[in-house]
Amino acid sequence: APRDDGLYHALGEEPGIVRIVEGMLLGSARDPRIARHFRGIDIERLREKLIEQLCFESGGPCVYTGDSMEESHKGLRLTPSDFNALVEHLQDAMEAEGVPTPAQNRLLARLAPMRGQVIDR
Ligand code: HEM
Repeated sequence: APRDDGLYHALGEEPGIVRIVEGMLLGSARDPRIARHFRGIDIERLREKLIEQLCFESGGPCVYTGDSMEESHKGLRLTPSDFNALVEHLQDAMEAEGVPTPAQNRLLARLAPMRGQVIDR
């Protein structure tokens, strides 16, 4: 499990993470560059799995129960630009929650290793 360095707390714990995930999903669904990916999917499941994942990766008391990153992005043919667009929405959502920049960067650094598992699948 990721170490507990206070990142979960800096994100606002469970309530903060819920709002960050919802902000990221809303921003993505409104973004003409990537909105198509989010139509016709089980958005409630995605919301729930993302909350679990961010909670776990930030050192919080959660277990991620979703599919692997390779499995869940198979067939989506995501590009580096798609990836960057999603990251922008995550950053905007953290900014809106008042998450300090160093904490924002720590979360992004923990997700960065997944880039190769979601792109070009
Ligand atoms: C580090 C980057 C990313 C992370 C951590 C991530 C995380 C996740 C998680 C946890 C799930 C749910 C897995 C499950 O249902 O069990 C998922 C599914 C999904 N992701 Fe990502 N994702 C990333 C990048 C992206 C990007 C760049 C896009 C599109 C622009 C995207 C679009 C989707 C879609 C559409 C689904 C739902 C697929 C389906 O239900 O058929 N993801 N992602």
